Amino acid sequence: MTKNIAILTSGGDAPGMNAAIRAIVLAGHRYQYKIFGFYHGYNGLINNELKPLAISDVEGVIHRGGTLLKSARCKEMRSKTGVSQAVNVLLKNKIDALIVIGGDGSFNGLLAIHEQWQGQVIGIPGTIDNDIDGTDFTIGFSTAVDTALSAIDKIRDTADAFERVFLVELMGRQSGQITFNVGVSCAAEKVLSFENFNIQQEQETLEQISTQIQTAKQAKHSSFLIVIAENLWPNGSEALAKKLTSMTGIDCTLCTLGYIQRGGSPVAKDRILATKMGVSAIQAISQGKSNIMVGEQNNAICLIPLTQAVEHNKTVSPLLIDAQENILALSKQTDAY
Ligand SMILES: Nc1ncnc2c1ncn2[C@@H]1O[C@H](COP(=O)(O)OP(=O)(O)O)[C@@H](O)[C@H]1O
Ligand SMILES: O=P(O)(O)OC[C@H]1O[C@](O)(COP(=O)(O)O)[C@@H](O)[C@@H]1O
Repeated sequence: MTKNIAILTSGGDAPGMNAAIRAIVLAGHRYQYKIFGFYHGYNGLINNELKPLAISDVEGVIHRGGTLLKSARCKEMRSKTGVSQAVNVLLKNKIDALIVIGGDGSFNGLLAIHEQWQGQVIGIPGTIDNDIDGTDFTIGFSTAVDTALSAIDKIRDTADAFERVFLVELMGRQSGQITFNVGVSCAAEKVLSFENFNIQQEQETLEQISTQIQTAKQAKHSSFLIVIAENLWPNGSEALAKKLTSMTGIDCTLCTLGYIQRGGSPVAKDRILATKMGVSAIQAISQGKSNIMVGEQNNAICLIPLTQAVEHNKTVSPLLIDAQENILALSKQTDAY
């Protein structure tokens, strides 16, 4: 039986979203489904910005960052009226299934639609933050980590040359997945993230870092890199850089990597993940599944209830945190001979 399937991308764009759209379009056509795209996220759904997606529309997109369907954050979807408008557009266009590629906010929007609409709803996790439950990785995370790492490797060169202290702020909203993984990969002298910082210990943390910087300077370490999660330090990372500068008497410079982390060509890992998830979303639709997110755990695709995907129980690997805190951190490194 033919079906009308619509896709939209929503929230922060993530490298690999195009690869997912491509996989959905190719798999959908293979099943003889009609595939459509709503442009500009939920705004485009509410405003009926719908176009059919042909196979030619997804040629030459797999290596591109961003999203060919464009993305947006849409205030209206947070109200009942907005959700009803979205549902009316789906009914008017006789859409049978809606696939949303986005983060937890976008999945909450999809859950709201599901409450009012009989069609099939499928989520695909696309966010650089990797903060979605039920999947080991989200589309875009691996590229963002590699992008940040390659930028920090360059910062390390100049930091070494000038024997400087740098703080590098990374994205992730309220999750330390990017910060911890990048921090360990670039051998940061200090990783500061939600998983190892407690606001009650602000002063104690300041004193510790300040001592570590001064000790490292004395030991003639050539540079000192602190990797810090955005939204972590009270009054912002710049305030921390200033405090450390005044406490140590050494210039501590902040470099905020920002949106560079969201762009660029997806690495192979993200293209493959996106392709598997896109194809699996169409297969799930053909099996009549709904109200689920396509995830991947231990290299196997799994279908997770959407409500579970947005629970926020995902943690950074405890092994990684323990290794960073108790073995890799500069303050823990001791020569045995
Ligand atoms: N609780 C909610 N109910 C309905 N729609 C929501 C809800 N939360 C987010 N959305 C919709 O999803 C969009 C994307 O969510 P956001 O949190 O900004 O990004 P992400 O999906 O990447 O986490 C929002 O702009 C809004 O349109
Ligand atoms: O694009 P905006 O609105 O400035 O949002 C920035 C946020 O988007 C992200 O880049 C991606 O987050 P989402 O995928 O959840 O939207 C976060 O890391 C960051 O905090």
